[in-house]
Amino acid sequence: MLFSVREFEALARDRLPRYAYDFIAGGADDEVTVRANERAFARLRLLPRVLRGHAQRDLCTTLFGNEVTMPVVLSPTAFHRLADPQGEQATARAAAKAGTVMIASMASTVSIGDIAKAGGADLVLWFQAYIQSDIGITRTLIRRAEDAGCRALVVTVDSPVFGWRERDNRNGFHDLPPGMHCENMRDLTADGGVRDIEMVPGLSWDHIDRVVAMTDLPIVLKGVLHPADALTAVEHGVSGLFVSNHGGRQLDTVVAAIDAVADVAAAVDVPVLVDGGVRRGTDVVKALALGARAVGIGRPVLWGLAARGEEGVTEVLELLRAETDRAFAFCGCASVDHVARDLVREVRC
Ligand SMILES: Cc1cc2nc3c(=O)[nH]c(=O)nc-3n(C[C@H](O)[C@H](O)[C@H](O)COP(=O)(O)O)c2cc1C
Ligand SMILES: CCCCC(=O)C(=O)O
Repeated sequence: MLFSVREFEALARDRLPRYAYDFIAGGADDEVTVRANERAFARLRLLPRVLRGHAQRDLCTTLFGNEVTMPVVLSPTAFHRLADPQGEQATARAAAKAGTVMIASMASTVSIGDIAKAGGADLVLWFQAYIQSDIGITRTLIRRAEDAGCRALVVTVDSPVFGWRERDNRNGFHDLPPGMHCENMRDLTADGGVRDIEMVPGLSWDHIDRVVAMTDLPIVLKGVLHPADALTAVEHGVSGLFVSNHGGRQLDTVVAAIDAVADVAAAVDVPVLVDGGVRRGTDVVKALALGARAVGIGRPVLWGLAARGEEGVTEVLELLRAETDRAFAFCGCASVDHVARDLVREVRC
C-alpha cells in the first residue's frame, strides 16, 4: 500500500529504465521551474475556517459542460507506453473509472480512437494538439479527435521550439523504442507513414483564429502565463485557459504556474485551469482559492502508470480525491464554491 504521490514516484523510479524516468521527471536547462512549481505550493499556506458544520463534501464541478467528480483532470503527457505496455489505454480506463477528464496528448502511443474505445462511454476525453505548420494536417488531427468523441480541444502554445532537456541528451533519448509510435501521426506522410510532430516557431494568433474556425469544440489554450495573453485569447474566441509552464520542460526559470493563476483568473471570465507541481489535495485547494476551476496532473499519472499500470493510476487519482476531500473538511468547505480566496496566504519560505 502506498500513501502518497511521492511514494508512487519512488516506486516508478525503481521500475523504469533510467532514460524513461529521466524523460518524465526532467525539465529544461537547470530545472529551476520544475522545482519552483512544487516549492511555490509550499510557500502558500492555508488559513482554514472552523465550525462550518459540513458533515459531507461534494468535490464535483463542471468544465465546459462536462461534469467531473473532482476538480482534478489528467494533463496531456506524451508516450504512456514508456511507463506501461498498455499505455494510454490503461490511463483511459482509470480516468473513466474516476469520473474525470483525460486530456490525451497528440504525442500518445495509442491512437485517439483507441484511447476513446478503451475509456468507453464513461470517459470524458479531450484532445491536446500542437498546431502544425501544414493547416491541412492540423485539420485532419482535429477531425480524428472529433470522430473519436473528444469534447474539447486543448491547444498547447508554450512550445514554439522544443525545450533543452539535458537529461535526455545525456541518456541519448531522442526516439521512441522500437514498436512505439505517435499513433495519431499515422497515415500523414505521402507514403502513408508516421509523420513527425513539429514545433512551429512562427505560431501566432492567426493560427488560433484558424483553429477556432475549424471546429465547434470548446478550445482551451494551454501554456498561457501572462494575463494580457489570456485576455487576447478570449477576444479570439477561446473558451478556457490552462495556466501552465509545461511542468518546467520548455522555458526554464519561468514563474511557477500557481504563482501566475490569480492574475490570469482575474483578467478573464472564462474557466481557468492550472497544472505544474500539484502533488497533494492541499495543492488543489490552494489552486481553487486562487481562482482555478480545476487543476491538472502530469507526472503523478505517469508515476501511477509506471508503478502499477491502470490500478496505479486509479490509486493516484483516489489518493488525490481523498486528500482533497480531507483538505475541504479541514478548511470548512462543502463544495468547490466554498473555496474562497482568503483561505490562502503567501509566506517567504
Ligand atoms: C513526460 C511528460 C510529457 C508531456 N507531454 C506533453 C504533451 O505532449 N503535450 C502537452 O501539452 N504537455 C505535455 N506535458 C506537460 C503536461 O501537460 C503538464 O503541463 C505538466 O506535466 C504539469 O506538471 P506536473 O508534471 O508537475 O503535474 C508533458 C509533461 C511530462 C512530464
Ligand atoms: C512531441 C512530443 C512532445 C512531448 C512533450 O510535450 C514533452 O515532453 O513535454
